[in-house]
Amino acid sequence: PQIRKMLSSGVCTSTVQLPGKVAVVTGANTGIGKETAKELAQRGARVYIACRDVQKGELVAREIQTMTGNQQVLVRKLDLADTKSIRAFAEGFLAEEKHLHILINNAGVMMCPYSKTADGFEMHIGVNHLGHFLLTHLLLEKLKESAPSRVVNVSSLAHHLGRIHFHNLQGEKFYSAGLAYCHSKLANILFTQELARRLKGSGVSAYSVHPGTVNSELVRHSSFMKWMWWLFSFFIKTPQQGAQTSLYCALTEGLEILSGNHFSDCHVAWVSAQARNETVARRLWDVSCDLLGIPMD
Ligand SMILES: NC(=O)c1ccc[n+]([C@@H]2O[C@H](COP(=O)([O-])OP(=O)(O)OC[C@H]3O[C@@H](n4cnc5c(N)ncnc54)[C@H](O)[C@@H]3O)[C@@H](O)[C@H]2O)c1
Repeated sequence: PQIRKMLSSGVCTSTVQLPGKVAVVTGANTGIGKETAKELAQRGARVYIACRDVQKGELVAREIQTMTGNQQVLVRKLDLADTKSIRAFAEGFLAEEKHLHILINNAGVMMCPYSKTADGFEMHIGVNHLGHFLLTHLLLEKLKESAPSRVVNVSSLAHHLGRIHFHNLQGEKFYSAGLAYCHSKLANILFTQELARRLKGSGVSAYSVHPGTVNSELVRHSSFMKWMWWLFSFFIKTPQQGAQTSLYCALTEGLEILSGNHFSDCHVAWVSAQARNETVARRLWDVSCDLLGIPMD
């Protein structure tokens, strides 16, 4: 257990408590998101579990309520593969909540067979990037009104293999399930950087994170990855350990000066050359607005 503990370094040591604070965590009914939501609830925040399956979400909410004693754990339907669902979630949230202090864009799909979202976007870029892009856009005014507030985008080390090919953003010319995931995780980092640039001085800061290699349901679509996870299970983080960097970025005092940075194991982490390309980040922002029908400024 000691070696395992050392291998999974990076623990959020913040003692910040969150009474009166409001947080939204996407995909919080399983894995890293569930552990993130649990810790935020433990610290006293009102936590929204935003997930596709409300019934599963309710079971998790009950579990977190029992474990933390915090009854303010709420479940709301959010399907990031459908812009109507994203808009409905945001509309409901804005109607019922005065504040939003922490938005954790955690949900994700990996290596699913070629498929499209309700709006015709390729599933990885559609859910992992465009879904969260739209959600953040819809909640941005609330985040600004609630400043200081934070957005945490859960990306991955896999972004190193990602490329943003604007002529093949939807896998229309070439598709590989593995690479599609990497491209979408690169998009998470570019989105974070551009968001941070645009939000400078607003009191809203943004961070991207690599949670580590974590034992979760993410590998559900790939037998090979399931086997790899099993083979290396000793070295793999638990979801609770995987939640630490998201929590670090959401909670650590004074982190605002590092807005736009990428974090791993609760430290600033190096990103690929593609992930540092401001021109691509700006263009991806514009293309995303265009695809989602968001007016460009
Ligand atoms: N597990 C790892 O090793 C690892 C490594 C790097 C990055 N990540 C990232 O961590 C994040 C969390 O993944 P995890 O490992 O906890 O996996 P997970 O599969 O347990 O959790 C992903 C969550 O996203 C939700 N989701 C998927 N599609 C959705 C949709 N259309 N609408 C709403 N929710 C949807 C799932 O229901 C699930 O709750 C993901 O963004 C993933 O890319 C994970």
